[in-house]
This record gives sequence, C-alpha cells and structure tokens, in this order.
Amino acid sequence: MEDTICAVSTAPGAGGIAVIRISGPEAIAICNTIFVPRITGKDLLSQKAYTLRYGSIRRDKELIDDVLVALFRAPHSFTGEDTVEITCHGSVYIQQQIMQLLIESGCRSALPGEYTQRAFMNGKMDLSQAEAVADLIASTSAGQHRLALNQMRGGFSHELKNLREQLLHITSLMELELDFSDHEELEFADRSELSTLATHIETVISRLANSFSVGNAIKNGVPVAIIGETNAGKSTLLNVLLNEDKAIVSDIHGTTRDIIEDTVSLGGITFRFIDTAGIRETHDAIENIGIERTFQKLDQADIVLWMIDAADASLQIAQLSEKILPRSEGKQLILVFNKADLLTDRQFKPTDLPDNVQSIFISAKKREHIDELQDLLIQAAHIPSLSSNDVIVTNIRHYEALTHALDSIHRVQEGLSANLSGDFISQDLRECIFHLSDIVGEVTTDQVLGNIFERFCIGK
Ligand SMILES: Nc1nc2c(c(=O)[nH]1)N(C=O)[C@@H](CNc1ccc(C(=O)N[C@@H](CCC(=O)O)C(=O)O)cc1)CN2
Ligand SMILES: Nc1nc2c(ncn2[C@@H]2O[C@H](COP(=O)(O)OP(=O)(O)OP(=O)(O)O)[C@@H](O)[C@H]2O)c(=O)[nH]1
Ligand SMILES: [K+]
Ligand SMILES: [Mg+2]
Repeated sequence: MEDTICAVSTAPGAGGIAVIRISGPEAIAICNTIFVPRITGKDLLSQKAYTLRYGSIRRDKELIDDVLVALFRAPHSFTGEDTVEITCHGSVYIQQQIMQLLIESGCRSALPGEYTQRAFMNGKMDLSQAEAVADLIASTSAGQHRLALNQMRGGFSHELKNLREQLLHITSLMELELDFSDHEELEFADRSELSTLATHIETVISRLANSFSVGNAIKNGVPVAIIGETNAGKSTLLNVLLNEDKAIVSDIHGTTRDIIEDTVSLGGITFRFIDTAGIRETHDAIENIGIERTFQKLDQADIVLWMIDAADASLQIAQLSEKILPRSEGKQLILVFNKADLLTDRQFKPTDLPDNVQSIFISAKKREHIDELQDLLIQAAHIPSLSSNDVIVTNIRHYEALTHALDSIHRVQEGLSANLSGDFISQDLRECIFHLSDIVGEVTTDQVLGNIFERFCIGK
C-alpha cells in the first residue's frame, strides 16, 4: 500500500492562511483522528467529496487551531488518491504542530514533487503535463504562463498521441507484410502511401523540434548580449534595464570581468540581459579570460547591443567592427550610442554598416531614450504571436527526444526510398515511437523520473 503523505503546500511563513495537503489511502482516516468537527457527528468519514467542513485541530484536549477541511475521494482528486486539505492560520508554529500530529498519526512528509508524481503514476496526467506543472509555478511572464498552461492541459500530449497513432498504423501495416513474407506478391503496406505518411510525420516532428528555439526564448528569456569597449556604459545600461543595481559601475576601464545576467519582462517577453567585460587590448590575464567570455556570450545571443561612447563613435566602430560584425550575422544587432547627454552635435550618422543593423542614441546614466531602446528590443525579439493552441516545445528533454525521433523517421524515409526490406524500416518506426513515448513518460526510466520530480517544490 502507498504511504499517506503530507506537506504544507503554501509558501513557508507567508500569508494569513496555509494549506496542508494529505494524500494517500489513509488520508481521511488519519485526519479524522486529529480533527474535531464543530458540529458533533459530522466527522470526516461521512464527509462528501468536494465539501468543506469547519472544526478544530487538537492535540489531546489542547486546541491548536480553528480550521477548514476539504475532502477529495479517489480517484477524483489531483493525485487520484483520497486527499484531505487542512486550511489553517498562517502561523509557522501552527503548521509545524499540525504536520507533527499528522506524522505521529501515520503520515510521512512528502518529497518534492511527490503529489505531482502520484498524479502521473495514477494516470491523471502524462509526464509532459506533470513537467508543465513546475513550469507553470515558475512562470513570471504572460508568454511563459501561456506555454506552461497549454502543456499542462495536454496540448503537447494530444499532438504526440496523434503522431504515435499514425506511426503505429504504418508499423502494423509493415509488420503484417512481414508475417506474410513467404508470399512475395503480398504488399499490405503500399510503399508510396507509407512514404506520404512518413513525410507528414516528419513535417510535424520537425515543426515541434524547431519550435524549441522560440519555446526556449520564451521560457528562459531572449538572450541579449551587451558588449563594447570598456567604459562605454554597458553595466550602467544593464542596471537601468533591470531596474536594479546589479553590476558595479565605475569610471575605471575594465570594471566588469565576469558575466552578469538577469531576466526582465518587457511587453510580455522575457529578456535575458547579459553584461560582459569591455573589449580592449590588455595584458591582464584575468581580464582577458573575461573578454573571451564576452565573445562566447556574443555568439550565444539572439540580440546584440553594441554599446559605443557617442563622443568617440567613429574610432570605436573602426576598432571593433572586424570583431563584432561577422559574429553578429544572423542576429539582431543594435548600435547603442551612449552618453548622448555629453554630445553637442547629434548629427553623427554611422556609414558602411549592414542594412539589418539598427542604431539609437541614449543616455544610460540619465535614463534618456530608454523607452525607445526597449521598443527596439521588443521588435527585435521576433517572438511570433502564438495562438492558444500552438504547441511549442520548451523543455530540453522533449527537444532531445524529438531530435532522436526525427533521426529515426529520416531513416524510415531513406529506407522507403531505397526499397529496403520491411524489417529494417519497421525497426526505425519502432524507435521513433519509443522516443515519442519517452516524452509522455511511458518508457521513461526511474532515474529520469527521479531527476524530474526532485526539482519540484515541496508540497507540489
Ligand atoms: N486547494 C487546492 N487548490 C489547487 C490545487 C489543489 O490541489 N488544492 N491544485 C493542484 O494542483 C490545482 C488544481 N488542480 C486540481 C486538479 C484536479 C482536481 C480534481 O479533483 N480532479 C478530479 C475531478 C475532476 C472534475 O471534477 O472534472 C479528477 O481528476 O477526477 C483538483 C485540483 C490548483 N489549485
Ligand atoms: N555622462 C554619462 N556617463 C555615463 C553614461 N553611461 C555610463 N556613464 C559613465 O561611464 C562610466 C563607465 O560606465 P560603466 O557602466 O562602468 O561602463 P562599462 O561599459 O560597464 O565598463 P567596463 O565594465 O569597464 O567595460 C561610469 O563612470 C558611468 O557613470 C551616460 O549615459 N552618460
Ligand atoms: K567601467
Ligand atoms: Mg561594466
């Protein structure tokens, strides 16, 4: 028999009310031993599912708190088990007392993610949905929220189910043909029909795999590298964009050496701003390591903010163009002419720059034209507007499984066009199905499951 588990599901030490969740076969019986109903006779054993009961929690005769108790009966609960929720006052002392009473009466403290893991084990949701629960809790922007909610409600699962059904259909045709391989004239699986189906499946899997770059940008933030010469004002700009004194600013060249990054949401899009070490010739070994990292971050970024001291613009552009322009191909490059407050003549216009490069004059220190820079960033982020039923992959585990599935389906396509024997093709089809099944948790190892759920918070 499963253990009956208990945990405080609300944030520790915060709020006027706290919820303690108890789930498992003994949940109702155990809670019944510590709960005293307001009206005698109205104990938990007789309580209907989806109702609240008012009463108190007592240790022997001593009153601990006035509480409300909600009851769910298996299988109609989040976990699929009998579940009781005790809503008490938010005092940490009260919560500890109730937890202690529950444990003395036969519960055990829940592990991180154990409720969601049980929901998965009891078939309430598949693994991709369970993973979305953690994403939903962590979401801080409209985009993250939308994707996590879609996935939790089974958007991705539905798409994968369709794919697997189609793959199973082809596989069974293929394997039926193998069973009758003595009769060479029998070809149950029409090869051209199979290859049309395989093309369709390939299209869907590629679309899903390709959606990861958007999904990742939404979930982890669009990476924006802030680069340029020392003292251009990169760290000043980072602090302005984050609205926080995150990086040290000083008039000493080479102040920033390590990468400093954080996310902020602008116009519903999460941006990950990355402040870097200023680029200059130096003999300082540590600073040079920092500058190497600057170029790594430049390579990883989707958007590059090249900070230039406007008073020294021609020289700085001449000095760094060769290093920055080739590395920024395929990215959005924005030249940010900073310290415009010190400029008397703003007519300076850079020439000889590629067409896709935009430019803007700002004063990071005086916070001038920051709104316009933010608008440029939102445009440059190129996040396609998503409709509510678009399935977007945000999880690297899913992305990897899709990449493997794509490899398998490519082998199927090659096998079909090379007229390979059915048993080779059906093996690749089986592999493709295996990788898709991994996403929903049907063939997933305990170790992978453990890794996923241990990252959840306690009480979820
Ligand atoms: N108090 C409380 N609030 C909560 C949760 C919770 O566990 N407790 N949740 C925890 O994540 C979320 C809600 N998730 C839930 C999901 C399913 C069921 C449930 O009872 N499902 C039944 C009945 C479905 C129906 O009536 O259609 C079932 O699946 O059979 C309850 C909560 C968010 N808010
Ligand atoms: N007048 C003026 N000064 C600025 C502006 N932005 C930054 N500064 C000053 O320029 C100096 C360098 O700023 P930082 O933000 O440290 O420059 P950085 O590019 O991060 O420099 P490193 O980390 O050394 O590469 C500081 O004294 C800032 O106060 C601006 O818009 N106007
Ligand atoms: K500096
Ligand atoms: Mg700096």
